[in-house]
Amino acid sequence: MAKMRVYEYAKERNVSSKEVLTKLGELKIEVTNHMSTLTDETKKNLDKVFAPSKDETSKPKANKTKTTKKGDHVRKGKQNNQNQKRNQNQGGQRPQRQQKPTPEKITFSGSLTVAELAEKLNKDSSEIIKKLMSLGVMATKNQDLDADSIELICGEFNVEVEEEVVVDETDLDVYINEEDAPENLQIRPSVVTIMGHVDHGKTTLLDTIRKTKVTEGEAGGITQHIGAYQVEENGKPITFLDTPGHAAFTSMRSRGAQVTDIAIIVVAADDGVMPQTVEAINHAKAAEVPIIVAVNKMDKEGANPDRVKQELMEYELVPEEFGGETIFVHLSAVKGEGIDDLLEMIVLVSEVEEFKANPNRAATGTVIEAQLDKGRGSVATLLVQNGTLNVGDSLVVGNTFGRVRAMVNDIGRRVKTAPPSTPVEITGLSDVPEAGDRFVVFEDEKKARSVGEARQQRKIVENRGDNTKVSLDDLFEQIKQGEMKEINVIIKADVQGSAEALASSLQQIDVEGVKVKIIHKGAGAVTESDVILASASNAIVVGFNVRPEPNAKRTAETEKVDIRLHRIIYKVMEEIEAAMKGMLDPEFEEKVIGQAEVRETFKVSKVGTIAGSYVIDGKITRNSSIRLIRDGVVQTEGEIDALKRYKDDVKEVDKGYECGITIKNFNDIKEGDIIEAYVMEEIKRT
Ligand SMILES: Nc1nc2c(ncn2[C@@H]2O[C@H](COP(=O)(O)OP(=O)(O)OP(=O)(O)O)[C@@H](O)[C@H]2O)c(=O)[nH]1
Repeated sequence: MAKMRVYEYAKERNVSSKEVLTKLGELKIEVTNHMSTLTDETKKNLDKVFAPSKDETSKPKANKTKTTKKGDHVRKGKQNNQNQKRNQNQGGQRPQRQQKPTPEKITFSGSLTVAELAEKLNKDSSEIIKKLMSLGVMATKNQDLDADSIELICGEFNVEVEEEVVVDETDLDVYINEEDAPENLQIRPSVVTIMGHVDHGKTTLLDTIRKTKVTEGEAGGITQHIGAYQVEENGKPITFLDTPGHAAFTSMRSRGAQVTDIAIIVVAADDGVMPQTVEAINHAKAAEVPIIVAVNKMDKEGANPDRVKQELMEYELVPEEFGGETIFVHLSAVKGEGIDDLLEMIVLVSEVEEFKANPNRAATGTVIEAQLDKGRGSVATLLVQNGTLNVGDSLVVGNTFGRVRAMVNDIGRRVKTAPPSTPVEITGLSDVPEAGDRFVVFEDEKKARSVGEARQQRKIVENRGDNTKVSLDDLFEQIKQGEMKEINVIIKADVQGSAEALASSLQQIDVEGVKVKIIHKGAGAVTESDVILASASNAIVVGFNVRPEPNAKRTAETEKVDIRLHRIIYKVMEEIEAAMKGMLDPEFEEKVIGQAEVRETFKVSKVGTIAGSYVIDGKITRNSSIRLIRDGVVQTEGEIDALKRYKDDVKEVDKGYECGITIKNFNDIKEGDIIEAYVMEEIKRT
């Protein structure tokens, strides 16, 4: 048997190379790409899947690839027949290209190599290479051509081209984004999240709403926490997500799930707008959801709702009485006052926004929370966002799958169905999904299983999160490819004034029509919440005179968020501008090698202040540069003067050991300070 490459095999079987590659992956047969050759044995294995059964030769195979062009479905049947005829005529031999006429039309998906294009056009590769040369492109036989080049070459031969969009069946978005005909859509309850500053009353408000509303009419109704609950106002249901705070809200969004329709920002009337109020506003704005302001603690003596309104105007939340459109509701969550007003306003906003879904389709939605229960196995609270979920449905949830064994609603009742915007707790999944994972119900159990298993497999292979996040290093590439018109930036600075100054300076940079958009700015260390917001908004975090908190650093690593730390405004500007122009000089990058905590200080005349320190992470080396951090703010950057263990000078001190550190020309060291050691490392480009 002649040697055959993956793409040739795919062609012969009239499936895409990608499908064959996926199958090979499933069969655990290693190949590099579509140009790899197949052994006879591999071919036989593949034939079990791809070879048409004898009585089916004229029927197109159950197609895994959908082909679309400008929204139209392209039929492949004709091409199938042609291929089959050709195979029959020539007994499976490779066609004699020279003798075949140039086709009128070709189709392709993604890209083609020069050789593949030549084959499709019934030409010799050398002919294509020559054409490319005449167009100023030097290419070899095995080089990939993008869609534009393929179109260009085909134009030269007067051949029509059609690009097939290959649909990845394991991508849940494909099902979630399937559009419903407008006539099938019906009004659904809104899904509400409560956010705001610490202690402003988020939890109390959620509890009060639940207590006064959920249990009404439920004689002895058991309310259980499943992560979300539903209440009714004038016969209109509203769904509340039971995890207050913007971290949960945004971490879901960073995973691609937008569950909230309306954000309630709680502000205590006696405290006013605080840093986390601003964060919450920015999170809601970034998610583009309508905001209702709940001015809470109105029962308190110092309550000053007017001040809250004044302060919020700065964030473009202007009440109607001042000519704006933002709804403000006065509340006392503790006394239960104003709750009905708030619910009424939520209903009002819902009516204006007209949140809709199609209850008559297979359900899709998002995991609100999930855990492993000793008795029941994997237990997950799902929010149905479209369709209706039924007991017995087969579904894929994130990277796991299963069948809905039992379903319980927010008041602990067993239910058989869950329409859109309903939270339900289900059992029956093979594994525990993560909050923010999406789910899709499949009519066909086998399909749910195969998609679920493929996703599970893929998760094992590729670590979660692809590299689509922006980093300054690849910014220019994305700008060039037209993928980026705005660069989202989050600024954290030592004081609010510097954050403001930096924001306005950055916004003035205008390179080739690309603008800087400030998603959030504030004072203080870079927090995990900043990183999650950056991840959800595809933003870069700029820390000015501040450092990331340890968990922010960890999250940035897993979420692949780029954090840039600076001490001089023009350096930040220079760096961002250079990146936008593609001139970033990435030769050296700072690498933090360790941190030591100052436990005690000793003042010694002649020597200065000695920091009796304990290495809490990595190591401190004699030659490293250091910075001194106090409460997340950088006090100084400099060099180590002496590094000692007891009385001896040492080259380095590892984690878990004590040491004495003095900093060159710097003595203002205090207990609790962190000494961070770093080195400049050359970036190795691949
Ligand atoms: N007087 C008064 N106190 C309130 C009101 N709402 C909440 N509180 C009190 O404020 C404190 C904080 O309320 P929480 O509901 O825990 O606030 P939170 O925003 O959920 O706080 P975190 O969960 O820490 O972010 C509690 O002692 C509440 O009793 C109110 O309307 N009036």
